[in-house]
Amino acid sequence: MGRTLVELFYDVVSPYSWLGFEVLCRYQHIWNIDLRFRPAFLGGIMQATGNKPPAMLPKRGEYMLKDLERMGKYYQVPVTISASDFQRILGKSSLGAMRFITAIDMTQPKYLETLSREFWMRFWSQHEDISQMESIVAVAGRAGLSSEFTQKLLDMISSPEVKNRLKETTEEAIKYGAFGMPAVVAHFNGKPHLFFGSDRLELLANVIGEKWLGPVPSVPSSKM
Ligand SMILES: N[C@@H](CCC(=O)N[C@@H](CS)C(=O)NCC(=O)O)C(=O)O
Repeated sequence: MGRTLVELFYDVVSPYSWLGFEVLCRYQHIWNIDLRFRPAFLGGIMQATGNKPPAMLPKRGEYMLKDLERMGKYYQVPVTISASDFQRILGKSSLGAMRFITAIDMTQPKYLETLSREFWMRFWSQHEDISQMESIVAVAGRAGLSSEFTQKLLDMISSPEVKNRLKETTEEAIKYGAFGMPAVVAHFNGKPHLFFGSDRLELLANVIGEKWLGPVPSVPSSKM
């Protein structure tokens, strides 16, 4: 049987996207899948669908603090969160960061995984800004990009090519039915199947005929 294309639509402002991202990064070496990262803009999805960040409902916000802490431990992803984080997040835009990530996708996609992870690390583990230029430069440095290349990407983020690519990817996610993130689209049996949430990857496995080995699977020796 051929490999299943699995697309992950994500934004680094979304902590649940980080969880889904890390689990899929682990499973790409175990399942018969081709994993494709699709950096998109959560704000655009929210606006187009009329959705709102879940923590805007205070009781859900309270629950999410506990949920993320437990999920981070269980999924072995160093996400940490405090009540003041929600305020911090609601006031910040990830547009610059997502344009920067889009620019790397268009030029040197081999850095996409590391760069995205470093943005999550900074925002969701170290609780530092990712919207200012200096913050983006710091993240790029941690991902191993040279300062010349970082400058080239910074010059690109205001170009119509990068803006349009991010817009198109976001529209594609919406076309698949996304209303939040992570949005995972598996192309199976000639059709796209949308899964919402880092907690639906077990279900994804079932639908594409793969085995769910928990969020931290050990790689079978035959695949090493
Ligand atoms: N249960 C999901 C929750 C995912 C989630 O809440 N994602 C946020 C962004 S971090 C979102 O887009 N929510 C939209 C919604 O819940 O309608 C999971 O475990 O991943």
